Amino acid sequence: MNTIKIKNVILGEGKPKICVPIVGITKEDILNQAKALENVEVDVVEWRVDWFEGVFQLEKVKDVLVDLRKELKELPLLFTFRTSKEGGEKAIENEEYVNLNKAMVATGLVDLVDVEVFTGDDYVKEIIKSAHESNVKVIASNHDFEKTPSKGDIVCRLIKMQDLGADIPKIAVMPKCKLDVLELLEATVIMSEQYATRPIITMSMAGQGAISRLCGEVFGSCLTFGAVSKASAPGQINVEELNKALNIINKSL
Ligand SMILES: O=C1C[C@@](O)(C(=O)O)C[C@@H](O)[C@@H]1O
Repeated sequence: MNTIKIKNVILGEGKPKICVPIVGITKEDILNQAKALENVEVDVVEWRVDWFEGVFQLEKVKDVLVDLRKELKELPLLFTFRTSKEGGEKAIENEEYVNLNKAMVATGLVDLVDVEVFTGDDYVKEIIKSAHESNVKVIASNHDFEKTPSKGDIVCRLIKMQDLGADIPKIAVMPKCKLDVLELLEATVIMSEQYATRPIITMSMAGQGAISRLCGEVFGSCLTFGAVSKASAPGQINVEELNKALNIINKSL
């Protein structure tokens, strides 16, 4: 499997890397959450811009991005507008979603951008093209907060993301029972061993799915989301605890 290097972080080998989301509403909250990461073992930081009160004004988003970049120093930054359709804080028109993402990848201040794959193929391709022109890697994503699709369906969605040109396909699904968690893990093994030509990210959400946030190194997921100040999705584990569990599994392999 190919690995992906973002700043000093290599995705797709060894322990899954830890990504911490920043979910502040005001610029001050956002920068304070970034400052709180200074002594935390984190590999990637996600700015969940859908939480930001100024998200619909490009100048305000850029202004925060400039200071956030300074605060994070060498840490890779993932820029994510999670739409309300997929569990985020705000709705957005497709054209505006494309403009926002294209404008921010062009700043040179972000390392990765999240693109929801079901926005529509043409929109997705347009964002991926702009991102790649600015040397920004793309995580294509899909979130199902209602259920866990069948493993065949999960694998198909991940393949679609890869075929559209995303650098890292990602899916987050909600389990309704224990077997749903196994379904997600099996899909992860099938995708990573049989179809993926690049690292992937998968997770089963909520308490029942939390195990899937720990065992990526065994089943084939390269990154896991952990919480510091505030979780951005159900089931996220505190980063310190998460690190301990990832180390235990890494040592046993
Ligand atoms: O896509 C994801 C994964 C996530 O939903 C989770 O379940 O940890 C958290 C989001 O912030 C992130 O954008």
